Parts: sequence; C-alpha cells; structure tokens
Amino acid sequence: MKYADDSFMLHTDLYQINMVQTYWKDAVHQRKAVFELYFRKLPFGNGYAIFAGLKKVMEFINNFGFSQSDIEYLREEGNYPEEFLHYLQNLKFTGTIRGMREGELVFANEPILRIEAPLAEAQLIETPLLNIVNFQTLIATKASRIKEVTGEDVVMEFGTRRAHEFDAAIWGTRAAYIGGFSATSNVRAGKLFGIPVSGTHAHAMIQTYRDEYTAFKKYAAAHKDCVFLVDTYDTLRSGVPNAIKVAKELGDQINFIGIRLDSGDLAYFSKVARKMLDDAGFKETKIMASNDLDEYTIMHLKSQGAKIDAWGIGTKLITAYDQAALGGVYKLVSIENENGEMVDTIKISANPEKVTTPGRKRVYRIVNNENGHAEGDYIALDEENIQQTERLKMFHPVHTYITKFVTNFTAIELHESIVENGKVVFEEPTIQETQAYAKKNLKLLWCEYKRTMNPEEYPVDLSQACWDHKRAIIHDIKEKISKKMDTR
Ligand SMILES: Nc1ncnc2c1ncn2[C@@H]1O[C@H](COP(=O)(O)OP(=O)(O)OP(=O)(O)O)[C@@H](O)[C@H]1O
Ligand SMILES: O=P(O)(O)OC[C@H]1O[C@H](OP(=O)(O)OP(=O)(O)O)[C@H](O)[C@@H]1O
Ligand SMILES: O=C(O)c1cccnc1
Repeated sequence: MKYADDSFMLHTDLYQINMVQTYWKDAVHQRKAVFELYFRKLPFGNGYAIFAGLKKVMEFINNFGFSQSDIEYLREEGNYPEEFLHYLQNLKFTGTIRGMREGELVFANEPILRIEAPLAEAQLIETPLLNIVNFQTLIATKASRIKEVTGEDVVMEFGTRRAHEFDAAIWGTRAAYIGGFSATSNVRAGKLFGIPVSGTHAHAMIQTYRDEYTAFKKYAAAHKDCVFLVDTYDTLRSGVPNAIKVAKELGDQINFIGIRLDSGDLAYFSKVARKMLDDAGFKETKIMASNDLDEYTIMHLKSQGAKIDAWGIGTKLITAYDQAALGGVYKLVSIENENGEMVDTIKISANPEKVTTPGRKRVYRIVNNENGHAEGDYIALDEENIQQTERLKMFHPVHTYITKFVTNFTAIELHESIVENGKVVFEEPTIQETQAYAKKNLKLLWCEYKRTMNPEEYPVDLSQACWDHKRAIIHDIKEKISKKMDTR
C-alpha cells in the first residue's frame, strides 16, 4: 500500500466529505444536529429483528479521527482547500449517542440509534454506522429465525468459507451468536469475542486415509471427543457402520459424541442412522446435519420426523441468502438554526412509510403487567413523560383508526447512553449476556409475532404529541409550497 496506515475515517461515501466541506465553507458545520438510524421494513418477512453492531460502532467512535495518510490521500486526490484539510485533521467526535443495546428486539421505523453531534461529525459517521448495523442486524435476525425452528437444538455457525470475506465472517458469526447460535467454527471469532468454538472434520480426512475406518481411528487417536462425518462413500452402508465399529472398539477411550450427515436425504438417513446407533447401544450419540440448511429446510426436515439433534449452518445464514441487505437509513430529524434554536426537520414522500418523523425521540416498549407480554412499542418526543401516564392510547401511525388503550403497563425505555460528549460510556456486556438478553426479550413477544411465515404486525406507534408534531410540520411545508406556487 502506498500509505502508511489505514484508518476507518475514509470508510465512508465521498458525498459525506463533500457535504462536510459545504457545511464548513458555509460555517454551519458546528450546528447541532440530531440524526436517527432505523430501518423501514423488517428483513426476511420476519416479525421482529435483533439489533447487533453496537460493539463495532463503539470501536469506530473510539477510533474516530483522520490519520496523517488519510489527509495526504485527500490532499492528493480530492482537490480540497488546505484549511479544510487542516480542519479535518483536527476533528474529534464530540457528540452524544443514545441507542439500543445489542440483542434488543427492534422493529421498523423506530430509532435504533440517536446521534446528536455537530453537523459535520454526525454526517461523517452515517455510512460506517449503516454499514455496521445493517449487516450485523440482518445476520442476527436470520440466526434468530433459524433458532425459532430449531428450538433447543444445538446450532453451529459454519459459514466462514462462504461469507463475503473476512469481516463478514467474523462479525457475522458474532451476530449469529447474539441471535441464539450455540457456537462457531471460526476460531478467530472465538478468540476475539469469547464465542464457543467447535467443529467436526471434513471429507478430506477420509480421502487422505482412503477408508473411513482408518480415518475415524486416526481422528480418535488424537481427539477424545469425536463426531464422525459419515457420508463420504455411502452413509448407511459404510459411514455409520464404520463409526459404530470404531466407537465399539475404542469404548471409553473416546466420547462418541455424534455423527454428521452432509448429503443425501437427511430425514431418511437420520432416522435409519438413529436406529443403527440405538441398536448398537449408542443412544446418547447425537446426529448432526449440514448441507445448505436454513429455517425452511429445517422446518421440512422436522415435519418429516428427522432424528437430527444438532445443525451446522453456513452459506444461507452468513450471506443472508434470501435477503441481501437490510435497508437501514440515517435521517436528520432536528437541526440548529442561525438563532441557535433547534428546528425539527422532515423528509416528505408520497409513500407514507417513507415520511420521516421529526424531532428528538425516545422509544418505549409497553409491557402488559398482567401477562408479561409486549403490547407494542411507543415512540414519544424526548420531553414527554410517559411514565406518569396511567391510560396510554396507542394507535397505528398510518391507519390511525386502529387504536387501543393500555392501562396496567410498564414502559421500558429502550435507549441507553452509549456515547456522551465524544466518550464511549456504555459498559459492554459479555457476548453470553448479550445472547441471554436477546433470548429474554423474545419471551416478551406473543408467538404470533415470532412465527417465521406471515407473522402478525407488531405495533410501533407514535405518541399523540409526536404524531401531531409531524402533521403540523407537514402542514407548514405544504402551506409554504402552495404560497410559493401562488405567487409565481
Ligand atoms: N428430507 C429432506 N427434505 C427436504 N430437503 C432435504 C432433505 N434432505 C436434504 N435436503 C436438502 O436438500 C438439498 C439437497 O441438495 P443437494 O442436491 O446439493 O445435496 P446432495 O446431492 O445430497 O449433496 P451434495 O451435492 O452436497 O453432495 C440440501 O439443501 C439439503 O439440506
Ligand atoms: O452447507 P453450508 O450451510 O454452507 O455449511 C457449510 C458446508 O461447508 C462444508 O462443505 P464443503 O465446503 O466441504 O462443501 P460441500 O458444499 O461440497 O459440502 C460442510 O460440509 C457444509 O456442507
Ligand atoms: O466443523 C465442521 O464440521 C465444519 C466447519 C465448517 C464448515 N463445515 C463443517
């Protein structure tokens, strides 16, 4: 590489830097701005998403700052004025971020992160934040869908070879663990994040020794815990009998943990293999399956009565096979004007779902105290005090005739303090705590929101004040436009 280092500050779209230059030239770069990060549509047709990505966001904020070579590069390639480059070189992140913790259930149109910072700083972090959150939330959600159908079975992440390169493998497997996976085959992810690592062996080992019997014996000589891959030649006539033969010969010298099926009719093979193992006295030996699995195939296998106890899942999880991206966005909701006052802003669209909601907001999960389930999420303006409310009116923000009143409830505020005045203040839980948090959250949801096909729509409502505020701003803008049209 031509440059001495590689910070993440240029891991952004050029237009961000160009906008910052515009703000700087116009001397508005220091104005206070409030942005919100959210997505408009749940991925995979799922009824909820699981937020992941905060750890990397915090790392990014901790390392915010252009390096010497970033500036050199911009000087050579960008045609930026020297004073602007000097400004960038000294730029620090001084803003405040509130947001959800990883493992939080999140729904469409609710702010996951709220960024308040001088305009230039808030603008510069848009692309990396979206890059991180969109990918990791997508994978955590896919993993959670798979867990929804596998229940308490062991589910292992095997995707590194098929992931979209190194970072996707590492952060993707971390997201999968948050979504409920039991372990990963990626050893570095284990080292970096404390995720349990585990694995079996590949066909290459059988091919190396030519026959399964020898290969299993050699593996057993080196490893006490054995899961034998049984499909290299003929699963039922050769693989399973050889695994049983070796296990019988070695007795207590090994733990015959399981066999792995990796091709063919997994339902049929698993049923026959189960019987063979049971008949040989290996009732505790587990059957693991892999081969292009996802929640749909697993559901089918289960409906066929497959005797599979553990699942190895790669490609379709780590590449989010059926949905390439989560469409998270980062929208300006409030900006300081020339008089130092905050002015709430909106982006209008013909599609009501794309109209942004102005103002600094908080998100609450409204939990019914009688049954312990969530009634919905409630987005209120920052200054509203909903904890004092005894009877809460919830209504659909687009189809406003859909209404309900909630009385005996707890309003859990979902945003926590992540960064204050440029300093990361959020204390990161362990990855196990984060996984447990996601699992606990899922218990709040009625099962109608959790089914993997055609789930019910979980309510995400605006408070009356928030809704009125939005309507008033839309009204003002429409008035201004029509007055301008009239004077033409
Ligand atoms: N009983 C079953 N019901 C539904 N789907 C199954 C069943 N058994 C296997 N599958 C799935 O069907 C697909 C079969 O794919 P494919 O034809 O590539 O496998 P294969 O020919 O058995 O093995 P390979 O090509 O990997 O050697 C896989 O996604 C697998 O998970
Ligand atoms: O199928 P996935 O969900 O992606 O799980 C990972 C796959 O990786 C391995 O296969 P390998 O790379 O040896 O290739 P294969 O597809 O020919 O089995 C393993 O045997 C699984 O089949
Ligand atoms: O450990 C395994 O069995 C494994 C790991 C990665 C990919 N496929 C299988």
